[in-house]
This record gives sequence, structure tokens and C-alpha cells, in this order.
Amino acid sequence: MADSPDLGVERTLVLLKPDAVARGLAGRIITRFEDAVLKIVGVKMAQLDAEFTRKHYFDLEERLGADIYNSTAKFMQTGPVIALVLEGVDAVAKVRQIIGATYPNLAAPGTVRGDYAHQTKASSEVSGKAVMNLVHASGNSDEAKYEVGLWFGEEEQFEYETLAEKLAY
Ligand SMILES: Nc1ncnc2c1ncn2[C@@H]1O[C@H](COP(=O)(O)OP(=O)(O)OP(=O)(O)O)[C@@H](O)[C@H]1O
Repeated sequence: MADSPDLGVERTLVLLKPDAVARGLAGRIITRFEDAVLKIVGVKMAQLDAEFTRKHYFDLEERLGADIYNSTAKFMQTGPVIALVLEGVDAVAKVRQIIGATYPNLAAPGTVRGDYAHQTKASSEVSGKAVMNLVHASGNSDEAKYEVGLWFGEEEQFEYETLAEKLAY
């Protein structure tokens, strides 16, 4: 048997956005990740500035346009966020499933966005404000590597050393 079997364990970045922190939902949201055997290996609270927001959402303006970039960047700086590095089997995809679709009205019941938010794309377009959808999570494994590295130094991330620790619950 190989010394280190590939368990499919990976890391992903999660942000509890200003609306989640302000509404006192942090604990309930984190519990959902922990219940799905996603382990916290890094955590911090931060107030974003314009420069760091640009680094985090570096491709958003190109993907969705300047108006959406600007409203999202503004929203992300309205209050503190909580950043987490989560580790687990298929963590990137699993976290995206747990948080649900980008537009909360389309997010399934049982997902974080589906249960705790309600905004539609149309309401954001009318108001010119960002979709307040509580959580950001890396969209794929390349994005996860970039975002985890942007937010957390090596020394700010912890290791579960043994197989038992990695899988235990
Ligand atoms: N049509 C829109 N109007 C206003 N804000 C939007 C719109 N589309 C996206 N956003 C904002 O931009 C963020 C990034 O959009 P993206 O397409 O990357 O969705 P996502 O990957 O589900 O969200 P996130 O990157 O925050 O995890 C969304 O979470 C939302 O806050």
C-alpha cells in the first residue's frame, strides 16, 4: 500500500461576506461546512480595501463588466468579512454545493444562499447594488489555489497530520 494514499483532499477559500457577518449568520454557516466534514485549517477577520478587493475579484470586471465589479467591490468593503480555508474531500465542489447558486432566489432550499438570502438578479439590476449572497467560495481548483495563497500565508494554515485526523469526525 502506498505511504500516502490520494484521498482527494483539497483546500478551498470561503469568505463570509459583510451581510453574513452583520446578520450574525457566521456560526450557522460555518456549522454547515463542519457538518459536511470540511475542516477549518485557516481563519481570519478582515476589512477589505479597494486594492485587495481588486486582487480577490481580479477577473470580475472582465467577466461581468465595470458596473457589476464596482457594485460588488463597494459591497465587499461595507463591513468586515471572515475568511476561511476549508479542507476536505472534494472541498471545492462540496462548498459550492453547500452555498448554492449565485442568485439567492435560484438557490435551492437547504443551501446557505437558498435558506438565508432572497435577492434576484433583476433586483440588483434595478437597484444598481451587488447581489447580497452571504458567501464567496472558490469556483474551481485553480481559483482555490490562487485565492488561498492570496488570503493566507503558509504560516497561517494548519495541517491535520494523520489519516485519522484527516478523516475523523
Ligand atoms: N447581475 C449581478 N448584479 C449584481 N451583482 C452581481 C451580479 N452577478 C454577480 N454579482 C456579484 O458578483 C459576485 C461574483 O459573481 P460570480 O459570477 O463570480 O458568482 P459566484 O462565483 O457565485 O460568487 P462569488 O465569486 O462571490 O463566490 C456575486 O457573488 C455577486 O455578489
